[in-house]
Amino acid sequence: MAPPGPAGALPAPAEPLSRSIFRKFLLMLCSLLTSLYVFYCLAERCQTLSGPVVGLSGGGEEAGDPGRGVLAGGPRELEMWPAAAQRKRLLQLQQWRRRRPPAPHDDGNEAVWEEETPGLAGGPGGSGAGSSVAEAPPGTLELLLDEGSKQLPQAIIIGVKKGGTRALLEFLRVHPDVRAVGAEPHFFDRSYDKGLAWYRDLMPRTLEGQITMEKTPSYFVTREAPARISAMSKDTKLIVVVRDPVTRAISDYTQTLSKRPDIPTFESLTFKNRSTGLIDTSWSAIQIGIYAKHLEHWLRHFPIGQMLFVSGERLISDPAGELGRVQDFLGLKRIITDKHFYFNKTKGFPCLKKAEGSSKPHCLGKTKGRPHPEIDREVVRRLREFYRPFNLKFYQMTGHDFGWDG
Ligand SMILES: Nc1ncnc2c1ncn2[C@@H]1O[C@H](COP(=O)(O)OS(=O)(=O)O)[C@@H](OP(=O)(O)O)[C@H]1O
Repeated sequence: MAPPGPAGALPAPAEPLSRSIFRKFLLMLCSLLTSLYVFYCLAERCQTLSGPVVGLSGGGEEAGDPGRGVLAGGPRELEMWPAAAQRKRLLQLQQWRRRRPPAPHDDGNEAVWEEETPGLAGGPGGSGAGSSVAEAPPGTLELLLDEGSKQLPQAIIIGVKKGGTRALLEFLRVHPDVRAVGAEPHFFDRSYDKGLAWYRDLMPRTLEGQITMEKTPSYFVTREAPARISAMSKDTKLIVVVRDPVTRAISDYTQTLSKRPDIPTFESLTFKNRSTGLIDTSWSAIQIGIYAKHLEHWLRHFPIGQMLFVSGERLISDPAGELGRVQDFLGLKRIITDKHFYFNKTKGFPCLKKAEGSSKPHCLGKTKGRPHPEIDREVVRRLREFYRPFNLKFYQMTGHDFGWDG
């Protein structure tokens, strides 16, 4: 018989031993399943790392072609990947979690968010690959992800506007040892008064051995930029993507036209006085292309060996070749090769088989590679004549004939 309970209370029913054991078992099973789920999520994410595409045939395939399934990371790919790439992926995820609004001065033509969201579902412009970090139990990943620190850039793509700077940065970001801010910070031209701490805070976190980069094409034509960058670090490596100044001017004009369709024609803006053929060098579209003049300012603060001039034309015709030069210049292992690119016939440009942090093919956005309006041939001829001496001087200064006057 059970002992009597307190006065007025009903006797507590004794819990059978088997039920209590069953409960404990259920609890343990639940926590085991939760842990397994967390590890599964982590492992799956690691498999969607970006990186060299292995075992793929040549280019020429359209984005989203059937057969491109091989691009999704598999065990073989994981084997090929250095630990740095996996850690880079973790840093990207962390960055994404802590993401802030884009830097105040992106030029409005850059698909900033798309580029900043590396293949994650739930983020604006995310590719939908993999599961969202937000789905992971809070705090679980924090320990793993809280790695790296923000550094001032060791290398900057300083120009030129419409040269192909976005393409170069996007291609470079594929490298596991490169981390770059997606938006254009415009620190050395428009936000210098905000201070270096503000600038550094815009940067992504990096691990030891990784390079921090940014691109702001207007630096090349900003008088104060060379001294300011040198004051930050005189060892900063500078990359300039240059393009035939005539095509560059037309590209620049095309961009403005897309925003303000009522502007005068290219032909009328080109000349101060069309009948005398006097070129209006105060028009920025013309002025930016006088590369030799701008370069003079940089050479007062940096040795030529600390600058790399990338051909905008070759970046399109042979992206891997130009990327080889850039990787050498940055002291990086040549990881980005022709295996990373394919020519997208629809886009008419080389695209990445896999963008940074994604397993999907990636072309630049609609604002890159726009069709240009037809320009009067006589005006183009006059412009070529105008630029020729400056181009020759530029070839001399850089020791490189870019072939615009051939
Ligand atoms: N792979 C690839 N895909 C698309 N576009 C490419 C590529 N490589 C170089 N380019 C050329 O880049 C030009 C735009 O240059 P920028 O990125 O420097 O422009 S910006 O200054 O940042 O606005 C852009 O100029 P437009 O053709 O006039 O649009 C392109 O010709």
